[in-house]
Amino acid sequence: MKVRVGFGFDVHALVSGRELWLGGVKLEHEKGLQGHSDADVLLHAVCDALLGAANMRDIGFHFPDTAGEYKNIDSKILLSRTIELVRSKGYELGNMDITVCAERPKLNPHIPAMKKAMAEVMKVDEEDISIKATTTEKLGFTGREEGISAYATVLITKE
Ligand SMILES: Nc1ccn([C@@H]2O[C@H](COP(=O)(O)O)[C@@H](O)[C@H]2O)c(=O)n1
Ligand SMILES: C[C@@]1(CO)OP(=O)(O)OP(=O)(O)OC[C@H]1O
Repeated sequence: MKVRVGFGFDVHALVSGRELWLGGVKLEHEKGLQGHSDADVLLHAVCDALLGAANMRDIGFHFPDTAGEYKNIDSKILLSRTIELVRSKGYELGNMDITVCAERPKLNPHIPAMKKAMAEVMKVDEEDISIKATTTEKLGFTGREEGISAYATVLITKE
């Protein structure tokens, strides 16, 4: 069996007047993430990790932020297209482990819904998706609530 690892990282700024989408789920919060798409930073880190594992460049290469077709797009669509790119090379998801850095909102109550949404989009087992949250103890841009960052590690496998 061939096994490959991939890593993804993304940051988006928190601003007023935008919805907050994380892990494919809309959260109630006074600010949202700025971006060309819905700015779901968690899903973007996962897309980059999947593409990196398959050696298929990155999210901006496949879905450029200069293209009108991606303006305000639901990042679940980008995730669905990304996993299909990975499958086109004969790979299947092994597992993924994600960490989101956010001072607020509290993410723990929403993690089961995020895992469910992502598992449905990727057509994988929820058990193969791990999502964790941490603050940065009020330090740095995440600590000042200027933005949210996400890190993702994935394994993909081929028989
Ligand atoms: N946005 C967040 C941040 C953290 N959590 C949960 O709280 C725990 C403690 O966070 P620390 O940054 O103080 O270590 C963390 O392990 C998460 O379980 C959260 O739900 N949402
Ligand atoms: C997703 C894309 C495309 O809409 O736009 P953004 O929402 O700005 O997100 P980013 O993480 O900068 O990644 C790549 C972009 O091409």
